[in-house]
Amino acid sequence: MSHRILFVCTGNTCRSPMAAALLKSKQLPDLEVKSAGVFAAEGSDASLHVKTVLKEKGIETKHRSSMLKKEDIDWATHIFAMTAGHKQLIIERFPEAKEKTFTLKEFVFGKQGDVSDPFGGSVETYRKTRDELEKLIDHLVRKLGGNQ
Ligand SMILES: N[C@@H](Cc1ccc(OP(=O)(O)O)cc1)C(=O)O
Repeated sequence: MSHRILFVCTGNTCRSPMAAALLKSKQLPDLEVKSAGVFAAEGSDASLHVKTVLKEKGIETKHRSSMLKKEDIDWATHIFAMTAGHKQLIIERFPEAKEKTFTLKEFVFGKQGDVSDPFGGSVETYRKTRDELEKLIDHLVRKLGGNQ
């Protein structure tokens, strides 16, 4: 079964692009990945520190931010929000997304928790977010694989 994964954060320049790049880098068959933000500008690049910490892992990022749209919701088989606040907003705006929207942590670990915002932090802050997301994505891949 193929999966279309949508990661959602606030500005779509830090957490969700990083999660999407980490998952894409696995180059899994039958898996498409996108990201969007609940309060995002259109067309911004990923933050400089995101590019730096992904490059440290050999991942080049080409990114243009975008606001979460109805077409993204319809496209996705799974929507992974970075925080419970994002999840709530998504479901408020798009009630039809309820059954397929989770926080990334609740889907992966079965318990609530947020991936906090590195926005404005040092490169070390971004590295911590990358490492946190990398673990989550590794578990996610295992979990989705089991569901295929
Ligand atoms: N969009 C907000 C800032 C913002 C940007 C990125 C951000 O991080 P993330 O992309 O991880 O949600 C959070 C907030 C602004 O223009 O000030």
